[in-house]
Amino acid sequence: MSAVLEVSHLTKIFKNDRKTHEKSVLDDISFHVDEGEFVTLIGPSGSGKTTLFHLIGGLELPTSGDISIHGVSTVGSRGHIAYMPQQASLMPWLTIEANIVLSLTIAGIGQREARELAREWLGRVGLEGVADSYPDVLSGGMQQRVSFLRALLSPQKLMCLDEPFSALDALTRQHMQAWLLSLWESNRRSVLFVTHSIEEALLLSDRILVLSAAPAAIVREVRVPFARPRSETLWGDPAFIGLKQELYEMLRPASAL
Ligand SMILES: Nc1ncnc2c1ncn2[C@@H]1O[C@H](COP(=O)(O)OP(=O)(O)OP(=O)(O)O)[C@@H](O)[C@H]1O
Repeated sequence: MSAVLEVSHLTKIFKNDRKTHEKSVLDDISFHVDEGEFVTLIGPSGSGKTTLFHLIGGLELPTSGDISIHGVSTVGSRGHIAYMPQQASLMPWLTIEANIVLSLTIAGIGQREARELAREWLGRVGLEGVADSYPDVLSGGMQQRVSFLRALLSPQKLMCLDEPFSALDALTRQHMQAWLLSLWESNRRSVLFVTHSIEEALLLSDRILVLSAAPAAIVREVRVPFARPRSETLWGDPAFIGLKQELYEMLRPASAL
């Protein structure tokens, strides 16, 4: 399998304007995401996950290290990933369909193809009824479905999903996990996912990378052994419960031990 994303020895130190104070956030991070693989980063709050996404998305420069997508270094360069943020951030003045079309055309897809793709996929996921609605009439869960579709249909090979369900209530979150799981299992895009939820990571991922508190280092890689297609029934599986406990112990702050 070839790597879609390769992150090598990435370090990030933030300095204030006068360079009198520095904060080390990422410490020698190396990992890869293979073609069609679902990899999740999990770590304590403030461990640098969003910073890592900013570096991969080219919004920030690393202090040292390299990032390459399909073997080409993309450090400091934008437009190479499809990104789904914590909040759907849809344009309120555009219809749902126009929101999807806009992001696809920005990514280089022609207007007509973008419109066809948007219509087809809104239908496939049962959202055809809201194609001509504006985002404010949609629930949080529906907005996140649209946001996910926007990323899924973008032509970039790597999808980066930054805690996409964190703002949803528990029940909607579970529905969204099941929805994403079935959609992803039939489309197999390369995904780098960030979550605080151990269950979510175990349900969705092929591999989980556990980050330490800042400055973040990868302290453990867990291969998730469950066969696909998966479903929420996994939650009661003794192997699932065992792994969940193991991850919980790894993520427990030292002060709580
Ligand atoms: N531009 C910046 N200048 C200085 N420090 C920063 C900057 N951006 C982030 N940080 C610091 O880097 C650390 C990591 O932040 P980051 O948002 O990447 O963590 P996170 O793991 O995504 O957090 P959370 O899980 O709470 O969303 C924090 O201590 C934050 O204050």
